[in-house]
Formats: sequence, structure tokens, C-alpha cells
Amino acid sequence: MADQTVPDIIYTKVDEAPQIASASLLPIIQAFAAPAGVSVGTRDISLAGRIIAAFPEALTEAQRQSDDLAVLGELVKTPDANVIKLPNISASVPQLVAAVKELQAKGYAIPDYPEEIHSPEEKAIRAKFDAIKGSAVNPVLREGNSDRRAAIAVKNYAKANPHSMGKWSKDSKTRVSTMGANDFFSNEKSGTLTAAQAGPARIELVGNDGSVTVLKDKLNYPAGTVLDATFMSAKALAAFLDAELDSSKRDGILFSIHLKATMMKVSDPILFGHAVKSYLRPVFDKYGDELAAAGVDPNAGLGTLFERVAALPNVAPIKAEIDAVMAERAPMYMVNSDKGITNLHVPSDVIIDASLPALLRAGGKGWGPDGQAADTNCVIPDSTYAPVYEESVRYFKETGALDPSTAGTVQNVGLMAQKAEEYGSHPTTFEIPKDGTVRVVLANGDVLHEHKVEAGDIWRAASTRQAPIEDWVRLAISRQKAEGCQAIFWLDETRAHDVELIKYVKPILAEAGVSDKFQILAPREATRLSLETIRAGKDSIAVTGNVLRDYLTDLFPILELGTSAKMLSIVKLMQGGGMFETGAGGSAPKHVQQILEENHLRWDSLGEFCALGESFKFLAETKGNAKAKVLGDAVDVATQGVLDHNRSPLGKVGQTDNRDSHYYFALYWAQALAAQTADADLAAHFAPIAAALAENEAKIVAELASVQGKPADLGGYYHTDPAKVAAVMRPSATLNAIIG
Ligand SMILES: NC(=O)C1=CN([C@@H]2O[C@H](COP(=O)(O)OP(=O)(O)OC[C@H]3O[C@@H](n4cnc5c(N)ncnc54)[C@H](OP(=O)(O)O)[C@@H]3O)[C@@H](O)[C@H]2O)C=CC1
Ligand SMILES: O=C(O)CCC(=O)C(=O)O
Ligand SMILES: [Mg+2]
Repeated sequence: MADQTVPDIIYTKVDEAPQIASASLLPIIQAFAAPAGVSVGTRDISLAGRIIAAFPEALTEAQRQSDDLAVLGELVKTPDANVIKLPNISASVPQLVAAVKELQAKGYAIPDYPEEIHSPEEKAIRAKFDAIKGSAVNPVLREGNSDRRAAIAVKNYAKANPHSMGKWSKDSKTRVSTMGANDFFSNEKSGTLTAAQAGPARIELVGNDGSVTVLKDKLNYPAGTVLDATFMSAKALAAFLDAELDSSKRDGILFSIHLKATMMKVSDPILFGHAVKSYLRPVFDKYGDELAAAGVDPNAGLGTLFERVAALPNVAPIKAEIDAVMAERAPMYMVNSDKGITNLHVPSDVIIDASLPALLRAGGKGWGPDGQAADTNCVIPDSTYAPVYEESVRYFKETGALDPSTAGTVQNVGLMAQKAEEYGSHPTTFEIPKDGTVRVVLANGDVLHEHKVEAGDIWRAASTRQAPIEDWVRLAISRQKAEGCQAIFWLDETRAHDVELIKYVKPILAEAGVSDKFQILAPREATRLSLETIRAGKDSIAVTGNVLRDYLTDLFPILELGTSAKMLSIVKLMQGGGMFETGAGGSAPKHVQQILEENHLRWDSLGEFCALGESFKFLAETKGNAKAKVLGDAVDVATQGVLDHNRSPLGKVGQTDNRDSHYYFALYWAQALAAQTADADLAAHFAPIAAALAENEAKIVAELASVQGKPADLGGYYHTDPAKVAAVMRPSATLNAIIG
């Protein structure tokens, strides 16, 4: 029986720009849903909220918070789930440390993040923080596979109002560099577990000295699980990075590294740390001991390193050495050239899914330290997915930029459920402590995989369960049937893991009689064909694993629509519930800077509008609530209205911003509800609201505009003050009175 206290719809409380936007949008949603008997509640999955929930013993009764992520994690495994999931911070260590500092300053006695572990207490604290770190929310909530696409209205709008695209030149020196050997791709082994092999498993390191270290036990894999293991050689990585730094300098292009340190929260910060060490190698060679004693962790980035160095007694020679090395190096691709923030400052600043598409959209240009756009060496150490970007760069050099006014679309059906593939691999990823052999030992004693490794190598196992794979193939079949367009499984018949997946895919397609509707192509070939297809104005469905789901649902939307924020992003939960993600982008930290400085919020809530419409319609279907269907249909009309009347936020202070777009969304939503004939009560309820919103347009818009241009006080960054945020985000007394 359903828990009566669970609201019909849960709208997640998150971080940064989407959370600030929620302060304006959620009251509108709640007010409009109430007359239909639909309750919309919230659950706090923000970084600060998750930290507070993890340390009840350190807090006063009043400060404590429930573990909402755990609650939601259970809810998504039930048919009752109807969750609107906004993007949240997947925290790097510097972000985590900053959030803790902010909470401490606000009187929360949260312990410091222990960078080094000296006691069992510190070990326990660190374990709690490690569970909060990185992409700790999405893998828990994503109990289903992913269906991401641009709604037709959104795609048509983008064609009619194409965003600007950078020009590509045939002699652009921009390139993608990848290892190609001794990396995760080339060392991968994969197998599908038989019934005899299923059950408890462990991972152990047999040292060359004969010692056996259990890296992880109490694993448990059901039969049919595809289990992979692989590693990246630390020596090969270091040599590769050194060579790419040199070649960037030689070629006169920017050096950039693109990783996913958030979702790949164990492996990729280590890779990032290698890049920091390579970049400052002469400094580490000369002052390594002093840096280590000062607590410098290269994995945290140059930002923290500079802070630690500044506090050292002999700062001058080290600083001089750093400056000398940086002056010698290739210029770095910048996160913020005005503020001197480089690619290597913070591991969560440059995240490959968003960063590479932005560079491609800009005609293959990154921003250099001089604030100028320049050709760039895009370093993607592992070669599993680098070919997608390498082929894109080649293709655009050959053919010029894509024309968004005529381009077709690439939709995505992504294998994601139950922590599928690499994105679920953090508990089984290790920086190897000493030379030896890593073995995956199964329930029946079989050694499924083994690798000879050296100290420092990064070894990982990843698993993908049978039920999610089958569900994913079926979702692909139904999406292809609905669209009738080209559909491609982006699977490589020469990659160990993909070979195992293909063994599942082909029989399911054959049994459904649809083998001829699908192609199976390796990422490079699939990239080229998809780009050719959309250039010809046609559509394609990319049926991909979890990582490519993530990468492609930024790549194609950013090329086609200018942003991935406007995507429809549906997670059909395997136990019958629904989760509706709002777009495919993140929490846009740059937008927060802008609202703090000049009270203009350029966050576009179109992704929220799309998710909201789907959520109401899903509620209507699952709970038989006809009024929810009326609300959902009217949301679609309102979303179309926001697009047709160009009410989406613009980038500059004084222009339409997020708050204005919410007012117009409410206006069009109320008008659509007043005009519909399916439910007379709702029409009667919303008629006066629609009239009041329309009559007061000039007054409301003026009230909203009056606050822009001055700094805004949100009462915090990670742990904002709800009253202050509401005051900033709801400055129109007229609008607030009508919404009620
Ligand atoms: N589903 C989730 O929970 C996700 C969470 N994240 C998290 O988000 C944070 C930031 O990640 P990042 O890689 O910078 O990617 P973002 O998508 O947050 O930001 C990249 C750029 O995309 C544009 N953008 C994104 N969303 C919107 C929107 N709704 N309206 C207007 N513009 C938008 C902005 O461009 P401009 O500056 O030009 O306005 C922004 O600077 C990280 O903490 C990351 O872990 C990332 C992806 C998904
Ligand atoms: O969970 C995360 O860190 C990011 C998720 C993401 O980028 C995506 O799903 O597109
Ligand atoms: Mg993404």
C-alpha cells in the first residue's frame, strides 16, 4: 500500500542555478496543481542537504535533516514514484570542502573533510564524505533506462531561431589526442556470468611478493551480469600527458584535458592529478617533498595547490618555479580567463560531456589565457569514447559547421539502470598499491579476469545486469517504432564489453522481428553516420551504453539546439514509476555568479517545463487522475507559448530573465487551463487567474525588472537561506498575490 504521506509528485531540491530558479517556479507549480488535487512535495538532494543528513550526531535537533536521497532511492523502486529530478552538484573535493566550510560558518558542527586518514574516526568520516562525493545522486535514482530527446516544439523552435555556430576552417589545428594503448579501452576484458559463476565475488591483488590483498569482497553478481575489468597504466598515462603538453606547445595550440571527474569519481580525479603533475613536473621534481608536507593533493587541482603553496614559509622560490614552468608551457585552455582559472584548477570545472560539445559548437575553439579563442589540443586519455569527438572534429573540418536551421535530430536511448557500466564502477576502482596481478574471483572459484599491474595503475571492474540490458533493448525497439527513423546501437564489435552486449541485443531484435530496423556500429562510424544523417535533415536514434548516453545527450543537443537544457529526459523506472529529469545539462555554476553580481538569472527552465508536462501526464495514467492530464496538456501549450513569444531568458542584465519566463509560463498555463473544455471546474478556477495575470502584465514585468542590476543576497552558496532566495526570486508582489 502506498505511503499516504508521499506527495503525488516530488520536485527535488538541488543546487546552484536550478535551485534558485525553483524558488520562483515551484510556488507556481504547487498553486496550479492544488485545484486538481495534485500535491507536489520536495526532497532535498542538494550537496549541503546530503552533508547535513550524513552527520546527525554532530548537529542539534533543529539542524538535523532526514536522508532524503535514501528515501528517494527506495521510492524509485516502487510503482508510486513520480519524481521531477533537477540537476544537482556532483561534488569534487574542493566543492565538498567549500560546502563544509560554509556549513561550519553557519554553526553546523560538521567535521572537516579528512584529507589524510590517521585514525578509525577519520576513516569513518572519510567514508561518509566519499559517499557524498562525485555523482552520488543520479546513480541511486536512475532505476530505469534513459530516453532523452528534443520535444518536437523545441526542435522546431531551434530550426526557426538557429543559435550561432562558430566557423570551422579546414586548416584548424584543433585535434583530439588519446592514448590508444595501455588504457582502459585496450586492456578491457569482459564476460557474462553463468548460473554457476553467479553469487558472491571478490577482487584481489596478488603481489609479486606473493602477498594477497583483498581489494573488495562481498560483491554479489546475479547470473547474466556482464562483468568487465580493465586498467590504465600510470606510466603510460604520464608519458602520454608529457608528450601532449610538448606537442601542444610545438603546434602552438591550447592544451586541454577533458574528463568526467564527477561521475567517474574515483578514476578520473586520479587521471586529473596526473595531468596536474605532468604540467608542473619540474616543480614536483624539485619541491615534491615540501608540497606533500604542505598537504598538496594534485588530484584536487591547481586551485588548492596554489592556496597551499601560498601558505608555505618558503613560498617565494616555489612560486617562482611554478611561474617559470607555466610561462614555458603551452597556453592552457581556460575556464575563466578574466580570473585566471585554468582547466587544471578544479577537477569538476571541465566536464567532458559539456566541455567538448561547447568547443565543437564554437568551431573547434577553446578560450586561451589571453581571453581569445584558439585552436586546442583536446586530450582525452582513454580511447574508449575519444573517437566520437575525434571523428566529430574531422567531420566538421571536412564539411564546415552544422546548420541548426536545417539539421535533423539525434535522440538517445541509454542503458543506465542499476548503475550500469563504467558509471557504477567506483566501489570497484582502485589505484593499485604495488606491482602484482589483480584477479576477479567468482562464487565457484573461477578467476574471470586477471591483469598484471604496476603500482599506481588504475584498475576497475564494471558490471551491467541482465534485466536493465533487456529493458534497454525493448525501449529502443519501442522508440524506433514510434519514430520510424534510423536507429543505431553504438556498439563496437572489437570491444570486449560490447561483444557481450551484442549477444543480448541481436536475439531480442530477431525475436521482435525488427533486426532490419537497427544497425550496430562502433562509436566512430556511428558518429560519422549520425552527423551525415542530421546534416541531411533526417533523424537518428542513438542506442548507447551509459557513458555515451551522457556524452551524446550534451553533444547533439548543443549542436542542434545550442544547449542541452531544453531536452526531454524521461527515465521509465523498471518497477513502474517515472522519473522526469529536467534537461540533460548540469547546475550551471556560472549563472549563480551572475545573479550574485547583478541579480540576473539566465537559467532557462524549459527542461523543467518539459518534465512537468510529462510528470502530470504520467500521474494521470498511473493514478487515473483526469485533472492531471488537463494540467499536463496545458503545460505543453504554455511551453509552446513561451517559445512562440520568445519568453525564454536571455544572457544580459536588464533582459528577460528566469523570473520573467516563469511569469509568462504561468500566464500561458492559466490561459490554456481557462480555455480547455475537458474539465469545467478547472476552467472556471483558472479563468480569473488568467485574466489577472494578463491584465497586470506591464506591472508584473516592471516589478520583476526593477530588481535587476544590483547584487543579490541569497544567504549562502551551497546552503542558501530560503527566505532570502524567495525574496530575490519572487520580487513581484502583484504576481505573488495572484498566484496566492
Ligand atoms: N543531471 C545532473 O544532475 C547533472 C549534474 N551536473 C553537475 O552540474 C554542475 C555543472 O556542470 P557543467 O559541466 O558546468 O555543465 P552545465 O550544463 O551546468 O553548464 C554548462 C553550460 O551550459 C549552459 N546551461 C546549462 N543548463 C542551462 C540552462 N538550464 N539554461 C541556460 N543555460 C544552461 C550554461 O551556459 P552559459 O554559461 O553559456 O549560459 C552553462 O554554463 C557540476 O556540479 C556537475 O556535476 C552536470 C550534468 C548533469
Ligand atoms: O551525475 C552526474 O554527475 C552528471 C550526470 C550527467 O551529466 C548526465 O546524466 O547527463
Ligand atoms: Mg551529462
